[in-house]
Amino acid sequence: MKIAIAGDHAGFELKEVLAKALTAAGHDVQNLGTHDGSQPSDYPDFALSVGEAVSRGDVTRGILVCGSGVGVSVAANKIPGVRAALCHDTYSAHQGVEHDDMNVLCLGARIIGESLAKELVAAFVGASFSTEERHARRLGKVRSIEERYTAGRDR
Ligand SMILES: O=C(CO)[C@H](O)[C@H](O)[C@H](O)COP(=O)(O)O
Repeated sequence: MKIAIAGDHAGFELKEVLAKALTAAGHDVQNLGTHDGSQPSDYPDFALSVGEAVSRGDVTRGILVCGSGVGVSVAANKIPGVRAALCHDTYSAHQGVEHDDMNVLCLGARIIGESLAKELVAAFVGASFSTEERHARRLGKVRSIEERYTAGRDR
C-alpha cells in the first residue's frame, strides 16, 4: 500500500519508527517530514503535506504524528477528501476504516508508546471499507456536508 507519513518535532521519533516498520512490512512509504526532530516545527505543515497526498490520490492512506495527535487531526480534516481521526485503541483504528472510510490515522507520540503505535498502524492499514450499504449511505452524507462548504471552490 502507498502510505504518506509525517509529523512535527514532537512526533519525529515515533514517526521514524513507524516509517521503518511500514517499509519493512513491504509498504511504499513516503516520509514527508519533519526530517529534523531537533528543530521546532508546526504540525499544520505536515497535516497539509499528508492530507494533500491523500486528497490527490498520490497515496492510499496517511499517518500523522504530533504530540497529542489532536493538532494534526484538526488540521488534516480541513482538506477536502480527508477523513482523519485520532485513534489510540485498535478497535477504532480498524473500525474507523471499516465503517467511516477513515484515510488518515493520527497518533500522539507523547501519549502512546511504540508497541501500541505499531499495533494501531497495523490495524489501520489492514482494514478495508465495508461493502455494507449503510456505511456507504453514511459516507455519502459525510461527503454531502463537505460538498456544501466546498462547492464552486478550487481545491
Ligand atoms: O500535540 C500537539 C497538539 O495537538 C501539537 O501538534 C504539537 O505537537 C505540540 O503543540 C508541540 O508542543 P511544543 O510545546 O511546541 O513542543
